[in-house]
Amino acid sequence: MSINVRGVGKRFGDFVALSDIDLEIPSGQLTALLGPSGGGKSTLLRIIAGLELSDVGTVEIEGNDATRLPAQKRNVGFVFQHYAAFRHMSVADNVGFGLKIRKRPKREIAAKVDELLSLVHLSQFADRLPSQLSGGQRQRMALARALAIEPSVLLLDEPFGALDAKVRKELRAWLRRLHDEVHVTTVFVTHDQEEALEVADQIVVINNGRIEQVGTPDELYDAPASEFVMSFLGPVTLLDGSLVRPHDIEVVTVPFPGAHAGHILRASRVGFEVRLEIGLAGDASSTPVLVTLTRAEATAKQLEEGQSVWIKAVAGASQIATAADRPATTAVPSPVPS
Ligand SMILES: Nc1ncnc2c1ncn2[C@@H]1O[C@H](COP(=O)(O)OP(=O)(O)OP(=O)(O)O)[C@@H](O)[C@H]1O
Repeated sequence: MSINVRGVGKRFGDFVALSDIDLEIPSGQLTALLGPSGGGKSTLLRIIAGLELSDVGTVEIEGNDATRLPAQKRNVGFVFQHYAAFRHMSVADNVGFGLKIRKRPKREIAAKVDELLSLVHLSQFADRLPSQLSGGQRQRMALARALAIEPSVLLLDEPFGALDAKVRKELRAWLRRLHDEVHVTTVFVTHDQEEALEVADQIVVINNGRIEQVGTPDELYDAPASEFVMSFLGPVTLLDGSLVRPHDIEVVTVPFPGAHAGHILRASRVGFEVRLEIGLAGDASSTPVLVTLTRAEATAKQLEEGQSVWIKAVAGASQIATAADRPATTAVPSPVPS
């Protein structure tokens, strides 16, 4: 294990930001800390980095007790959402800064900076100032700078959070490729479930200062341990007292065994998807069941608003029985990331 967090707790005054955190972060993997705003992700990352001290518990990095070690002695690289570059220094000097203050020979620094700029595809911008880079390029420069000291652990706090959706997507794919090349143990904070599902080897879901679940993207998606995890990782709807994913519900236009009768209240097209809201027969007061299918499926079945349909969760769908005091059929929206 590269990072071992045991029994970590942190309060800010009366507020419990983290409690009872036990976590093992494997070497060489890309681990996402995922959860809603205020859940404690950044606090945990900062405790691993040594930028914050825990009240209780221990942090081990590469087998060494780092609990009381100052940040600069932990051999970690750190990148924040808003990267503070040295504005008067060139991109190359920014990347080499960590090596310069460690008094490494000039030739070694120059070679390392060249190698890193090529790794993050910024070689042609070596002599520019950070203000002459785009937001995405600046974050890549920040990553190169963090990697320059050859950290044993790379910690990223919403590294692409301030960028627009398209650039975020590109950088996400790029981060995955970069990680596959350098294999440095990386922990990154995100509140975006798609980002975590797409990029991470392991996801740690954090909510209200506690770990809800740890697993691979598939494990979390297919076997969520709680209603919270299931609804945080993607849209859900209630059917038969269980949370189900809207794409795991089958819709047909003739009755079939075990299916609920209803009718299509609303059909909306969103990109390649068609989203249906289905009102169940004899249950006019309840919230509609949400169902998503591809446009091709909806067209083939000639599904239209007002039509009678029968619905049932497909075999093998992940489902979580909900608390009995909930109404039988409720559409539960996915939490909106902050
Ligand atoms: N220095 C501090 N003083 C007081 N409260 C703090 C401090 N740092 C964090 N908190 C509180 O601790 C809680 C957890 O904060 P943290 O930044 O770890 O959450 P997060 O999951 O990273 O959320 P976000 O995605 O919004 O950054 C929040 O309620 C925050 O207000």
